[in-house]
Parts: sequence; structure tokens; C-alpha cells
Amino acid sequence: MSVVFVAASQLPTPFGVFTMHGFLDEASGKEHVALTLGDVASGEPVLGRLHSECLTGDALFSLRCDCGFQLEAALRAIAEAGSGVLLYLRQEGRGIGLLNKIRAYELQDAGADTVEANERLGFGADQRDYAMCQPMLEHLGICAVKLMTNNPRKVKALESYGLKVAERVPLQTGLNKHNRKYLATKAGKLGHMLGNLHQAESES
Ligand SMILES: Nc1nc2c(ncn2[C@@H]2O[C@H](COP(=O)(O)OP(=O)(O)OP(=O)(O)O)[C@@H](O)[C@H]2O)c(=O)[nH]1
Ligand SMILES: [Zn+2]
Repeated sequence: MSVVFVAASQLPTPFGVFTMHGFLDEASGKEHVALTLGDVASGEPVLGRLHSECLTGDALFSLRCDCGFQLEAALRAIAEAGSGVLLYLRQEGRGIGLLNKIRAYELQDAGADTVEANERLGFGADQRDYAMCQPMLEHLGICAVKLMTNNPRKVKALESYGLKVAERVPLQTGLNKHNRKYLATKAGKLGHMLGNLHQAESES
């Protein structure tokens, strides 16, 4: 896989001033981003998140999923820790793309769950691969992470690329009445570890 670093700049956010590193995956043409804060290349495990693109949740305030809430919580946690990394991966809709995700939402509006909807459209339940993470993290000098995720596939994927996941840090936030079924399906069919899901349902 050829993932090349292109440029880096500052990215001030409400949580802190991150450094934004831009990468091009030459095979797919996808443009990925890493946000870092503090010293991430010390060799010690850094707080990290692999965040898959969700235009609807990350930018359009959608309550159908938990993505936007997780993005904010992860950046906040990194800022509080004083160092860490968030890889923003352009694998929208668990890899099926935005327009197909809207097709899948249409099927979900008619009663399908998130997995059934993908399958009815001829896709796998989760088509993501995380191969781009290895060269991105290597460029940043990161070999070990404390990974903020509820998704065991992300842990396995990083380990399969020779990266060390020193710890899994649960990232449960943003439960509301619109995403309750979606999150239950993630736990039931996709293996997400969402044991304390019902602790903090927010009104929407
Ligand atoms: N196909 C499809 N994709 C969805 C749906 N809801 C959210 N997504 C996508 O699912 C992905 C969620 O990614 P992440 O935030 O990395 O979350 P995750 O794999 O659930 O694991 P965590 O690390 O625990 O958050 C994003 O790419 C979203 O666009 C849906 O109903 N159908
Ligand atoms: Zn989402």
C-alpha cells in the first residue's frame, strides 16, 4: 500500500491546537488526516482513535449514530491527556460511501437494521480495512496506542499490522432515542463492546 505524507499544518480547535497531517493513499485516491497533539513519538503508548468518516454524524449533527459525539469526546480526551493522535479515515459508511449510506438509511427508515440494509444493497456489513493506519502511524513515529474504541475489529486490525494496542479505552457516548436501535445492532451483530450503553441516554 502506498500512503504518502503530503503536508502538515496547525489546526486550532475548541479543545486545543492540534497538528494536522495530510496523507494521500495513492491506490484509492483517498485523502486521510491525522491530528496529533503533544509528543507522540516518545515510544510510549499514546492515546489514539481511528475515526471512520461519517459526514452525517461528524459534520451534519446527525443523531442516527454516535460518530459526532465520539469524535468530540476523543479530541477532548486527547487534549486532556496532553498528547495523542486521531486518524480521520475516509471510509464513509463503513466503506460503502456516502450515497450508498443514504440508500442504507432509506432501507433503515423502512425497518431494516444497519447490517440488513448493507446486505440488501449487496455489501458486507462492514467493508472497512485499516491498512492505511500502519504507514500513517509509522510516519508519526507511533508504534503503540491506547485505543479509544468499542470495536474489537479495530484492535485486531492494528495488531495485524504489527502495532501494539497497549490498552482499549471504551468510548461510549451520544446515546439517544434515534440511535438506540443502531447501537444495539452494533453490539448484537457487529460485536461492539457497549456494555454500559444505557447509562447516559441524552434527550434529543
Ligand atoms: N453503512 C452504514 N454505515 C454507517 C451507518 N451508521 C454509521 N455508519 C458509518 O459507520 C462508521 C462508524 O465508524 P466509527 O466511528 O469508526 O465507529 P465504529 O466502527 O462503530 O467503532 P468505535 O471505534 O467503537 O466507534 C462511519 O464510517 C459511519 O459513516 C449505517 O447505518 N450504515
Ligand atoms: Zn455516524
